[in-house]
Amino acid sequence: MTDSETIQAVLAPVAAGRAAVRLKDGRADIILDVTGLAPDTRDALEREVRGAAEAVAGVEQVRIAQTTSRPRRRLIAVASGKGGVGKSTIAANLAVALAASGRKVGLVDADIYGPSQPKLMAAEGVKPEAREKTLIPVETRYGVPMLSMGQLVAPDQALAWRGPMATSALGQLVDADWGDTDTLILDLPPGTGDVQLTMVQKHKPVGAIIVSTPQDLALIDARRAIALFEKTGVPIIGIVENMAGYHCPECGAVSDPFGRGGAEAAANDLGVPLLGRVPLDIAIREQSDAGTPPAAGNGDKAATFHRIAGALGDWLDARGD
Ligand SMILES: Nc1ncnc2c1ncn2[C@@H]1O[C@H](COP(=O)(O)OP(=O)(O)OP(=O)(O)O)[C@@H](O)[C@H]1O
Repeated sequence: MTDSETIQAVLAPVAAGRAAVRLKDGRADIILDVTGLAPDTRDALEREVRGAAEAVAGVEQVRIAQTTSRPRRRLIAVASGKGGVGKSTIAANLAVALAASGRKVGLVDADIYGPSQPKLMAAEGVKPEAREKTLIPVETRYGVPMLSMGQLVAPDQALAWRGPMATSALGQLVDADWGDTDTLILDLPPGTGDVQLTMVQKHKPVGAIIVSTPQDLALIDARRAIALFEKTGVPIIGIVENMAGYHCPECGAVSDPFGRGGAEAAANDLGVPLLGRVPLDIAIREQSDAGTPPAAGNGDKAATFHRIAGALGDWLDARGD
């Protein structure tokens, strides 16, 4: 006599323990836990489970419901007090370096003023698909799935958005089907206005990285960015000083046209860690423009980003989740 336990035992090897079955009056009701599986894999698994269940003697009808338990996914904001300091470049390279260290990382480009992640990650022109209104992140060749505001709206459309509109658009990106991704690097729009504030309040990153250049002015802006996160109760993981020192491609020497030590001093003053310094290096711009993030390569530049990602990884580990 076929009962729930018999059919459960038949399905166990097929569904790798993901199926829970109840059999009553010839009808098998199956709950299939598809947490962490890609959409295609989910459907393939459902087909296999259905086939196996239908083959059991005494089963006349099979009903399958897919469920997912929502994994805890944390957001790390990458922010800057003003535009053009290399925030998107740092965000992309940190995501790539963190993924290379074995973490499940995704990239969310919330920069409505100049979404540049599709270009930086060599995914320009690729539109994300949706499944029952849930977006499916675009795979990139660097092991970091990505979604960008630039994939949702035409470039000139989002510019006039106020905070609430930008925040709800960001919701679509954050609540996408990220599978088993547990850490999302969030490239925020530059600046410290209403748009950034509402995004941070609504989506509550677990921590923030502030990108700044060595110039005093940028540091004043960086202070504003730090203040924004403090106001919203989001811990500052640290500052990344970008374009710190000029790396001469001809002679290899590093000089400091904007002076040295500004970020260290500011970080000390503010009591936040300096996570690292990235030199102004034409190769970083060229590789970024070409969609090959330096962190995906070898050598000095990759090592710089891997060190900063290591500091971020330590911070995440110290949080204990
Ligand atoms: N360390 C670096 N060395 C050389 N070029 C860099 C470096 N960091 C960034 N850049 C270049 O500077 C320009 C601005 O960088 P990016 O777009 O990352 O800045 P951003 O702060 O995200 O700007 P915005 O948010 O205003 O669009 C890009 O052309 C980028 O390739």
